[in-house]
Amino acid sequence: MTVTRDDVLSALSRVPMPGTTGSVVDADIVRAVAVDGDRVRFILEVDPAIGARLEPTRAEAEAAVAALPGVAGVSVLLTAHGPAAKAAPPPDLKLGRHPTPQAGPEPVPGVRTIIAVASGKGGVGKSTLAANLAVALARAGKRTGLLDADIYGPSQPRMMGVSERPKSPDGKTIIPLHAHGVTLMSIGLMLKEGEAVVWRGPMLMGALQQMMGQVAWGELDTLIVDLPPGTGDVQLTLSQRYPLTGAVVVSTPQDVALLDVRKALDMFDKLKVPVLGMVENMSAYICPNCGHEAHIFGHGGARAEAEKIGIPFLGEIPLDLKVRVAGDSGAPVTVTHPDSPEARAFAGIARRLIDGGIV
Ligand SMILES: Nc1ncnc2c1ncn2[C@@H]1O[C@H](COP(=O)(O)OP(=O)(O)OP(=O)(O)O)[C@@H](O)[C@H]1O
Repeated sequence: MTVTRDDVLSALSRVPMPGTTGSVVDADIVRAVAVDGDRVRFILEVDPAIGARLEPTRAEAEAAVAALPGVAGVSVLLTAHGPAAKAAPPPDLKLGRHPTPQAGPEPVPGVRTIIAVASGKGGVGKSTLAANLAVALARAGKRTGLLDADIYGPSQPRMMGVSERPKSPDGKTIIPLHAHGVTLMSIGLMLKEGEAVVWRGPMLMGALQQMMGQVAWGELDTLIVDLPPGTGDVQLTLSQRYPLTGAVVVSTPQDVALLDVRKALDMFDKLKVPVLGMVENMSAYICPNCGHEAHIFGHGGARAEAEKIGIPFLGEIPLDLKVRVAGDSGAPVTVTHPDSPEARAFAGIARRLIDGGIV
């Protein structure tokens, strides 16, 4: 018999949440449920103040799922998230409307800084960086939001392990989701499949405006925005309509990726958005068997490029299977392997932004 995600949630809906009259599912602490054949993995995300006391609940949840027919192994991770952000007062919802006129950059209520994560081309790890950076900042005590504005390929729901459509009780305010200590919203969660692909400039701008202004972000030290790759309408709208603190640009070391990065840097320069720094992703690969370090996409290209144009180099992230597997399973590597070299590299980038007084 094959076990499903619904079977797992149904078993967990019988595990009581201490201090409440409901279950761990009612308490909304179950994250990143992944079923891989007869193996099940999920995360219980709890308030750090009560984290240690919930070990018996973790064990109970593990036993409840292990007892399901067709389950041979269960792995449950108990993680603590940072303080929850306070909800902002409701401001107006129907996604994909035409943008309302706006004189100049408009602050997002409650949001102190906005950092865009950008790349010259697709597939270089922009969403991976955005997710891990958001989690690393939250773990460093910063109230952090993550907006997935990659309208043509939203990947944050998968990477952060959320799939439910955010609620809008009054049809105006959108209530964001929470995962791994981060307040989260993705345009992908609000759309029917294939809807965004027919959108053009004005509709895109309207949707982005709603994501920024109608989501009850709460009080945030920083909002990380995962942009679509390249230099298009979303980048333009975001830079012109919102007071961006700056952009972090990610690239692989390959020349072709770096060529595209120059276009992105040039765009931010024209839009007068400060580039906070560059990150080199998929920098080196350490063979898990022999420890040999290989540079599959080359090495050092992004650092050299950053030095050449005089922008900070924020760090390099190794190429490692854990990063991909974690991203696909709904819990970034910063959560699943916090002590790994990859998680430490993401934490280092977060630290540089904090120490640099940016966040
Ligand atoms: N350092 C890494 N090690 C291993 N795999 C990685 C690493 N960084 C990213 N990946 C994987 O590479 C793929 C592309 O990454 P990601 O989706 O973050 O890129 P992107 O630039 O946001 O792409 P898109 O253009 O689709 O938005 C994903 O499967 C991701 O898990």
